[in-house]
Amino acid sequence: MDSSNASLHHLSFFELSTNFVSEKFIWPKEENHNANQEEDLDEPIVDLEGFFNGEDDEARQTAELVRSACLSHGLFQVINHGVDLELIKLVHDHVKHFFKLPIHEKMRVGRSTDHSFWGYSFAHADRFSLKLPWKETISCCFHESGPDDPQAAHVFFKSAFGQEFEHIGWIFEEYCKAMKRLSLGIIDILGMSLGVDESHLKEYFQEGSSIMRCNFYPPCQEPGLALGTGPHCDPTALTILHQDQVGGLQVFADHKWKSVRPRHDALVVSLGDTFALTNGVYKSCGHRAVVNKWKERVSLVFFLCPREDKIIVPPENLVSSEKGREYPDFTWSEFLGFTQKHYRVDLATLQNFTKWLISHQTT
Ligand SMILES: C=C1C[C@]23C[C@H]1CC[C@H]2[C@]1(C)CCC[C@@](C)(C(=O)O)[C@H]1[C@@H]3C(=O)O
Ligand SMILES: O=C(O)CCC(=O)C(=O)O
Ligand SMILES: [Fe+2]
Repeated sequence: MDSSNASLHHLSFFELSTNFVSEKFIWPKEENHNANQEEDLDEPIVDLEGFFNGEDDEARQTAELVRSACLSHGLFQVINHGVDLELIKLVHDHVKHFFKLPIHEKMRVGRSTDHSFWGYSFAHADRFSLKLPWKETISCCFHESGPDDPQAAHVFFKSAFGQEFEHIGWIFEEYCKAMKRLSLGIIDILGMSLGVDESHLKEYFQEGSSIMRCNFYPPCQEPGLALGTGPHCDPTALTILHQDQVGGLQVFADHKWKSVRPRHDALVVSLGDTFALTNGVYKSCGHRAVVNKWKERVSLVFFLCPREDKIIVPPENLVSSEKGREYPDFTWSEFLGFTQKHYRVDLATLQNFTKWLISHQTT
């Protein structure tokens, strides 16, 4: 990282660590209004036990609950998901240890240029100059790989932070494997809920790299001015998030921001833009993360991505003759590149991407 970026990081770090909220961290009222919204999203928790036990009636009821949430705001919480709660706690503990390191230690792995999702970021101060998110992040890519894959998380952590950090990488890999397994189960449920042949959806996700992102939100003196993560829809396909008990995730539902109540045993599932696979039948989830004055907050976010080169085409039964296709053909590789090179992700990324794509398509 060049010195100007490093000094910017240090400056931003100073502001973030002393809770001084400079104008760089202030969000316009229309994006952070009701940041201290108390109203909770009042939704049934989806219990996956019956589905995983192969009980058909339970599976159908589960698919119905999921359908209702996806037609409305694109988010639901699941319990009995099969991910070891001790593993989730272990990841939280190691992530918290990492973020407590001195800034110069963490900055040893600033965002790399060739792997845009590798590495540590401070408030994205290296990418944006305004509306900086009040958070630090560490991210890495995940794909089922062999033990010595150079892109494996344990290799990344060891080479970036030294031998003593290799174990964090192994733990991230275990966590991501569990997340990938759960994601594919949820894709099956989504297929059932849409009346779509599950193999059509699954073939997008069986291979392909996913993204693991850990967010650390320090306390903030002015939680009504700053935002941990601004309003957005994840451009990826499916997101599985575990938040600690502090609370801060909000979803845009029934035309207002509602808090997603934390449950230590639940995982939050939300649809992303690339689930455009449903041709607009299901909603890409609008959400944001607010901060508070008193407690730091951590969220672990697994983003399921389709195979990069596979053209995103909705199943025929979701393309009606009168409505036709909602979106042009695109690949995840094109969409990802758009979010990293041309457009800052927000609530309208997909709409802007399709306009950009059409205007850049050679006839
Ligand atoms: C493809 C991606 C871009 C982001 C990481 C993944 C999925 C979520 C995106 C993001 C988290 C949405 C909010 C804004 C963002 C800039 C961030 O706060 O990190 C987004 C990520 C990114 O562009 O790095
Ligand atoms: O931290 C949260 O609760 C939300 C984070 C988020 O939306 C993201 O990282 O995409
Ligand atoms: Fe998100």
